[in-house]
Amino acid sequence: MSRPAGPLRSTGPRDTAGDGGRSAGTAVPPDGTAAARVEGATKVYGSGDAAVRALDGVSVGFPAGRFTAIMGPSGSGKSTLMHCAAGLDTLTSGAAYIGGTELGSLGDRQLTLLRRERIGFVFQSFNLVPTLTVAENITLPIDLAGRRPDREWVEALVDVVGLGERLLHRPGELSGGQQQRVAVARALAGRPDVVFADEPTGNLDSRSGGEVLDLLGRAVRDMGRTVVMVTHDPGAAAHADEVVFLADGRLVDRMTAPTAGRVLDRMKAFDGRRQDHPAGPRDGGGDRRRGGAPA
Ligand SMILES: Nc1ncnc2c1ncn2[C@@H]1O[C@H](COP(=O)(O)OP(=O)(O)OP(=O)(O)O)[C@@H](O)[C@H]1O
Repeated sequence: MSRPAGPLRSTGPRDTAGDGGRSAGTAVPPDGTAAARVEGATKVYGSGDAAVRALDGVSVGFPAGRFTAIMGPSGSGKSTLMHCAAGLDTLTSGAAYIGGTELGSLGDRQLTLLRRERIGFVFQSFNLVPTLTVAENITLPIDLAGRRPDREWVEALVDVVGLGERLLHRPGELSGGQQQRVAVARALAGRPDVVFADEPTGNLDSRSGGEVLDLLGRAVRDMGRTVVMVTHDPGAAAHADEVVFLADGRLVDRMTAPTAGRVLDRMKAFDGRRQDHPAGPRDGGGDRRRGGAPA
């Protein structure tokens, strides 16, 4: 992975890291590299009266080898940020980078290759291929890229996700939690620069969700991977090294070494603010959500 061009700046969120403001305003440590980042990211859906400013000048980096959670009220732009940072959607203005590669500079084919080779995805709905076995699902991105799987790495992954006995099963024969563990193994199989997870525990009970979060945490701490996760759940966010908070399409806060209690308290502050401004400041209150879970 190449290093980013320079130090990353946020749009000036408050610092709740409890580090005396040392890190306030910077999205990565001074000596850190960002596996992914956006600079001045703005995304407007629609036009004229129907325009929705889903992201409004967000600058944030997701440091390599760290687990970052993105939180914020419903409609605050979390999924849009993740999708634009991961090259699944394009920004209206600003720039998104994976390592040193600016996504806006890539053509469709190059972008597809970059997503395939350098990014892993975990979605709320697992998105496994039902006709393939667990083993085939795990190596699918590597096979699509025409690469040879690193057997040792894949075996280590299978071991970590605890599905060694199930390798020849189809997704339909697994529980939701097991399917999501397969999805995590698939996301990590090609040793991507960064894994983006969008509400990975949204469809799971708390025990299965906890197992998936432990797995994502181990991928970072034991395997040196980078994970960026969108979540509504303060308990899930507490598994991360850092939480970045969005509100109304802006980066408003960040918190290192989060606990569920501190994250919950921070989210409650958004609820209070909502009651003051129930219609929302950006789009006249029209709710054009894409079907994410309720906050
Ligand atoms: N395809 C779209 N067309 C129009 N507006 C959209 C579209 N996708 C998202 N939006 C709007 O952009 C804003 C941000 O949406 P986004 O889904 O990124 O928020 P979120 O924080 O992930 O929400 P949730 O937590 O409810 O999933 C919302 O006002 C939403 O209605």
